[in-house]
Order: sequence, then C-alpha cells, then structure tokens
Amino acid sequence: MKILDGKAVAAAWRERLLRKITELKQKNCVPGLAIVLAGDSKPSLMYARFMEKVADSYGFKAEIYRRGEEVTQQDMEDLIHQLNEDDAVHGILMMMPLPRGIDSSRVIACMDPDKDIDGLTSVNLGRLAAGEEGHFPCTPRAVMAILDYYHIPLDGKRAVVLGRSKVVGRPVSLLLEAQNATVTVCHSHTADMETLAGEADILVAAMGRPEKVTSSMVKPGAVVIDVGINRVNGKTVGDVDFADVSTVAGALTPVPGGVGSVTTTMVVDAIVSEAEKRMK
Ligand SMILES: Nc1nc(=O)c2c([nH]1)NC[C@@H]1CN(c3ccc(C(=O)N[C@@H](CCC(=O)O)C(=O)O)cc3)C=[N+]21
Repeated sequence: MKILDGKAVAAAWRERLLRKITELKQKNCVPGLAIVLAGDSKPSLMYARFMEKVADSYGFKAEIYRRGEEVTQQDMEDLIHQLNEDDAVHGILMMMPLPRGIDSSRVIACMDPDKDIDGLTSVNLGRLAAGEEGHFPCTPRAVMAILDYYHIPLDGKRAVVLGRSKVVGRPVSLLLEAQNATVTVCHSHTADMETLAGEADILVAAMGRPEKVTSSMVKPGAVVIDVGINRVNGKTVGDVDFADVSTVAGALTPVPGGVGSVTTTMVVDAIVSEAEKRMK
C-alpha cells in the first residue's frame, strides 16, 4: 500500500508559488488574505491557525477576523462588505460552518466572487458546474492536486464520493467528472452505500464521521482519499479507519499529513492568482 503524502505535494508547489510571490512583491503588491473565523468549531480553529503559519512562511499577509459564537447576522454581513472594499485584501477565506443562528447563504451572497477564494458563492459554484474559470473550493482542489501529483488515472475510472457538502462533496464530484471519471455521490439517504463504495477505483471520504470507512467498503487496490478532519479524544482522525483500510487499499492519504496539508497550498495558489489578475 502506497501512502499518498500531502506534504510532498505541498512541497512540489511551493517553489513556483514563492517565485510568483517574489514577482508580485517586486511590483509592490503584497498578497493579502482575510481569514474569517466565527465561532468555536475545532477544525475551523485548526485550519485558521495553520493557514496563518503557512501564509507567514510564504511571506504574505494573513489576518484573522475573529468573531464569537454570539455574532449577529448584521455583524457578519458588515464584515464581508468591509473586506470586499479593502484593497489590501485579495482573498477572503471564511471558515465554515458559521455559528448557529447565522444564515450562511446570506453571508456568502455578500462576498465579491473575485475575492471568494474558497469558491463558496453561487457564482463560483455555477462557474465550476458550467466548466468555466473561477475560484473553486480549496479542499477539493487539494484532492485533485494529490491525484495529479501521483499520476493517478481518472479517465474512465469509477469514482465514489461519500458526502455532498457545499465545500467538499459536491465540488469534488464536479472536479472528478471534469477529468472524465464516472462519479457517484453517496449521502445520508443513499441505499447500500457499502456496495457502491466497494465499486470505486477512487474513493473520496468526505462525510465528516470519524473512521467510518472500513476495509469491507473498499475494493482491493483502490485509491482512497480521506478528507475528514475529526477531533476524537484530543487526536485528529479522518473519515477512514487508516489501519484497517491500509490492508486492502492500493493507496491512501493519511490524516494529518494528507489532504489538509495541501489545502493551505491551494489557498496560496488562489490568492496569488487573484493578486496577479489585479496587476494586469
Ligand atoms: N470554507 C471552509 N473551507 C474549508 O476548507 C474548511 C472550512 N471552511 N472549515 C474548517 C474545515 C477544516 N479544514 C482543515 C484544513 C486543513 C487542515 C490542516 O492543515 N491540517 C493539517 C494538520 C495541521 C496541523 O498539524 O496542525 C494536516 O491535515 O496535515 C485542517 C483542517 C478546512 N475546512
């Protein structure tokens, strides 16, 4: 079984992105990232902190806009409008989910699609579905970057995505299909998910349930991509039972050190391309 190392993928992208950032700085443009962190969700806290460190290592600005669990709808919408208008901000990364009581669709709708580097807006999701250029969610892009780095063929292959969330399941299914995979999306109402999962050449686990995918659901030799980030007893585990699935899979991403460690690189890529676009 091959371990698909996210850190190796991130390292492969790093040099080219660093070069682009240097070029931007020579033109007096320092890419600026606004991270919106509302509430106390653990994975969001982890991601925001890790993203801040990565931005620092790339030598550009990332600022966290922290709001409490009791933030109001108006505060959230005002914040997004403020960031839309701030020329130092090239991209907005808003941590999902937002606190209970906040209508996230309405907050997302406030976002300037050009600054929506995680592809949350209907405009960017529509562009993805239509096969147009745009900002696409960074976690699904990280999945694709891993498959690409390891030269995993997708054309004509059966891909099964477990989960249909707006940030992962749905966009990753569109990206896989765009690479000519035949994609099945499973969710909480799917009948006989185990059988469908077992037919996958490429299995993407993104349901957000700790260690739910076991060896009996995996075809021998399949490529398994674990998108899950779950905190269990102070430890971070994926949606895949790593030890069990590694006995049948052909290749598997670890957690941590897999998809998550490439997601931050995709944020850097998105912010750089947005900054470059503005210099033209
Ligand atoms: N709009 C939005 N987009 C997201 O993509 C999104 C989100 N909201 N909300 C929260 C979840 C969670 N998430 C993580 C991404 C990377 C790591 C990450 O970098 N993990 C490292 C470990 C970092 C460490 O060692 O601390 C790894 O897996 O290797 C963690 C969590 C993205 N999410």
